[in-house]
Amino acid sequence: MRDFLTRLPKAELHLHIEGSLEPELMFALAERNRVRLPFASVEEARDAYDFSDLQSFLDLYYQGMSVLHTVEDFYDLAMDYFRRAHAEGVVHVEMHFDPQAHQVRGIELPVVMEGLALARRHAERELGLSSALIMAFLRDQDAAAAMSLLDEAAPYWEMLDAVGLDSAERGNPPSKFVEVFERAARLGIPRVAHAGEEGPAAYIREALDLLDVCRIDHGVRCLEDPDLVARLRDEGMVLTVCPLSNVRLKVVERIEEHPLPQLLEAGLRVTLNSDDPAYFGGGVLDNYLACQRAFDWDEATFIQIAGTAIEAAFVSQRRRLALRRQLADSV
Ligand SMILES: Nc1ncnc2[nH]cnc12
Ligand SMILES: [Zn+2]
Repeated sequence: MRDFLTRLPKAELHLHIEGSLEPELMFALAERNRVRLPFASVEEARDAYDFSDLQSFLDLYYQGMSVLHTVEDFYDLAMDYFRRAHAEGVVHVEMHFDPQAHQVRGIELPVVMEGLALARRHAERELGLSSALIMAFLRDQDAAAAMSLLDEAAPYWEMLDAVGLDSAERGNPPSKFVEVFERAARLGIPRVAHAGEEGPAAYIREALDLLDVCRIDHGVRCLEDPDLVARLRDEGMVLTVCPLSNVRLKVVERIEEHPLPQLLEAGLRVTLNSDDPAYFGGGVLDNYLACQRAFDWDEATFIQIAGTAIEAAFVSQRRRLALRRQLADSV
C-alpha cells in the first residue's frame, strides 16, 4: 500500500508554505540572517512542537518564520518543500502564504512574491511540479488591514490563484471579512477560507453565504449541522482536510477518531493535505498513510480522494487533463 500511495499522483490543496519550514532550514537561515532562535538545537525545536490548540501552534509558527528575510530565503523555503513533496509523489501544490506576518517584521510583499515565484518556476522546470498561490488574510487582524493588503497586492493580482483566510479562528468569523472578499470577487480572484477547524459549523455557513468561497479549508466541524452537511454535498463543495494537523492541534484526540470516514460516508468531496508539515509530523504522503492505517481504506477510496483534489485544483484545463491521465496511468 505504501508503494501504491507513493505512486499515486497527489495534488495538495492546503499547505501553508511558512509551515513547511523544517528546523534544519530554520537554523541555517537564522545563521545566515543573524536571527536568535529560542532553541539550542534542531532537536530542541522539534521537542517544542507539542501543541494544546491552534493558538499554541500559531505562536511558534509566527516565531519560526522570523528567520525569513530575503528573496533567497523565500526561494529556499519553497524549493525545499517542493523537492520533498516531489519525492513523495506530490504533483501539484497550492500554497497559502501570510504576507501580513512578514510585513509586521519589515519584510515587504515584493520580497515574498519574488522568492516564491522563482521557486515555482524552478519546480515546474526541474521537477515537473505545478503550483498555485493563495494569499491569505490573517483573520485575527482587522478587516482594514486585509483590505490594505489586497490593494498593495495589485501588481500581483494576476499571479494569485485565490485569496484565503487563516490564523486564529475562534472569535474571528468570516463575516468580519465580507468587504475584502467582495472586492476580491469583483477582481475575479477565487476565494477559499479556513472554517470549521476550531470554529463552529456556523462559520462554514458564513464562509459559503458571505464570502462565496469555492472550497472550505478543514471544515471538519460541519458534521455538527446535518443541514449544512446536506448543503455541502448538494453543492459539491470540496473540503481540504488535514488529518495529522487535526490530531496535533487537538481538534480530535486520535486519528482513529477523525471524522473523515463520516465525511466520506455523507458523500462529501474530501481531499487530504498536510497544512503545516514541518510542525505536524509529516507531509501529504504521511497523511495518506495515516488514514490507511487508521481506517483501512482500499485503493479505490484513495483514487477517489486523489481524483477529487485534481478536479478541485486551480490549474489550467490542459494541466488538469495531464493530471487526470497521470492518475489513470498510476493505478
Ligand atoms: N492550521 C491552521 N489554521 C489556521 N491558520 C493557520 N496558519 C497556518 N496553519 C494554520
Ligand atoms: Zn491551514
